[in-house]
Amino acid sequence: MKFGVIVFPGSNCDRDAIYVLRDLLGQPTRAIWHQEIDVDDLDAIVIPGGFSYGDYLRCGAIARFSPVMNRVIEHAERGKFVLGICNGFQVLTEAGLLPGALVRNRDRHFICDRVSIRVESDRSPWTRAYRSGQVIELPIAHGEGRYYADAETLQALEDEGRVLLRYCTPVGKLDASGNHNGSCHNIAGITNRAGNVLGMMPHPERASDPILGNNHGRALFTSLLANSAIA
Ligand SMILES: NC(=O)CC[C@H](N)C(=O)O
Repeated sequence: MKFGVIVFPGSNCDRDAIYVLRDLLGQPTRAIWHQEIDVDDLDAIVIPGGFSYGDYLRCGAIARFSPVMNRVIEHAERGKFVLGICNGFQVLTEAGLLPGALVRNRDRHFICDRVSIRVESDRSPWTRAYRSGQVIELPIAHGEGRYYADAETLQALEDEGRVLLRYCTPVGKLDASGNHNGSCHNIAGITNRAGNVLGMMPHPERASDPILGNNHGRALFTSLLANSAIA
């Protein structure tokens, strides 16, 4: 499967994503500078974490005007895969590929931690290598990670099974103590209606190499590779 990882001025997780995809999983992967517009050959585009344009205005608000973003939208409309991680999730909401917004964390602090995440369904191309209800541990590192959407949008996300990841306690309970940034409905990751676009605040690429002591994020990438094997 051919991957591209977008690089904006201020991205800082692009190399980690490339390392996982190319070096750990052996997939052809290239960095895409945000001014490039030739992405037709890619099967999957990753928008990585970081501080694009220094997080000025709002996280992701400037990056979404980069030339490559129109191509990312076209790529998504063709049903190809797009993964936004952390700042990438923020960019996807700013670009309108995913609903809602990521706003300042409930306690106003930047949070850098490892947290429990419940995988809500294994029936998505992103999570088929997990089990529904499985609790995993992933790193988070964000100042504006609190997912917000109006009641109607939240209802639609729930009704359509598009909430794929939620913050939870280590035993999988959805209470306030597990919801570190105060996200609506404990939301840590959602898909678009078609399911080919995923935005998530936790960092699976920082938890994919066993040498780091936790590789719970790796199955997200292997799930995706399984799709191409099935196809
Ligand atoms: N790790 C990240 O991608 C951080 C995203 C963004 N800069 C924030 O602080 O919310």
